Amino acid sequence: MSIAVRALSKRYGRKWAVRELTFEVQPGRVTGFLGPNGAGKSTTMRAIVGLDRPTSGEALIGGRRYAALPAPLQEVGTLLDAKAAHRSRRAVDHLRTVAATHGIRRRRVDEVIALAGLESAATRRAGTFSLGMSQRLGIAVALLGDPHTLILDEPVNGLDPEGVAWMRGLLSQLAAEGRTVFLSSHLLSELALVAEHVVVIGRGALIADAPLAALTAREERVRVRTERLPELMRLLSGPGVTTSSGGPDVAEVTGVPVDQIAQRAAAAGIVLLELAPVHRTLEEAYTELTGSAVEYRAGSADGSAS
Ligand SMILES: Nc1ncnc2c1ncn2[C@@H]1O[C@H](COP(=O)(O)OP(=O)(O)OP(=O)(O)O)[C@@H](O)[C@H]1O
Repeated sequence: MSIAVRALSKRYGRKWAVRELTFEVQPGRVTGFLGPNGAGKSTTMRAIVGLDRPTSGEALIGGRRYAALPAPLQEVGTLLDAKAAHRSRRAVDHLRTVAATHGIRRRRVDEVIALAGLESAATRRAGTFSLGMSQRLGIAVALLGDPHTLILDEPVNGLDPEGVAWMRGLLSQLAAEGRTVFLSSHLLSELALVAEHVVVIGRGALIADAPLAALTAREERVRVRTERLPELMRLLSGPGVTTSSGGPDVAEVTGVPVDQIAQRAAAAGIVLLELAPVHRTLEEAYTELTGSAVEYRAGSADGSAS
């Protein structure tokens, strides 16, 4: 089921947190939700799950408002606040309570404990959990109803490297099963490993809604390495071609497609030790996209924005 955000606006006092935001999140893939601090990501996610009432516009899941879903936990799993569990309650009891109040069979609790890798911590009180373990408990709650849609706000926050890798595997698996997986994250290199599609917002407005591959693609730039670099550069030079040297035997070339470089080198008997298109990283694409939409920038020592 898809999530549809349509002309969503949310105002707090005089401040628009989100303004006329429209996008859709499709099932069967992981969609990343990005934006600078204060861009409106949490507000949007809260509106989708009915925790915030839009000032105007709407957010629908499978064509319905969250509040209108007959069994919301069985349809939408959410992780919006990792520390939401009652501090004095044992993790397993927290899960059992949520299950019991939502008509979820008790056996499912053991399943999600295993899915979230919480076996050894299940009988500990949630208040003693590290942030990473709280995230795992939050994921366990989100998965309790075996929902077709997952909405996760910064799920990777606080996880150790093993936990991050585990989360990546879990999210990919959930998407591969045909579920809708929508998550926000500031960890761009991590997100780039798991998200197939990316929605970027800034100052409450849509900046990009595109496949990750489209965001990171750029004018073809090719990295070459050869012991006969000057000769190859002479061969490739021409109008519209730029080269930049990255060392005595390495250069990046734009303006000549990869296969042509290979053919011309072969024709001249030049052995290529490396030949690869260079993509930009999600971080580079993001910085370019959001450059003017950053609301809270690190200031200089005198307090003025840099
Ligand atoms: N309950 C609230 N009352 C007043 N203003 C709010 C409230 N919630 C959010 N805002 C404001 O709305 C804007 C968007 O906030 P939001 O938390 O949605 O951004 P975000 O993209 O999730 O940020 P971050 O990356 O820092 O979590 C911010 O300017 C924030 O200060």
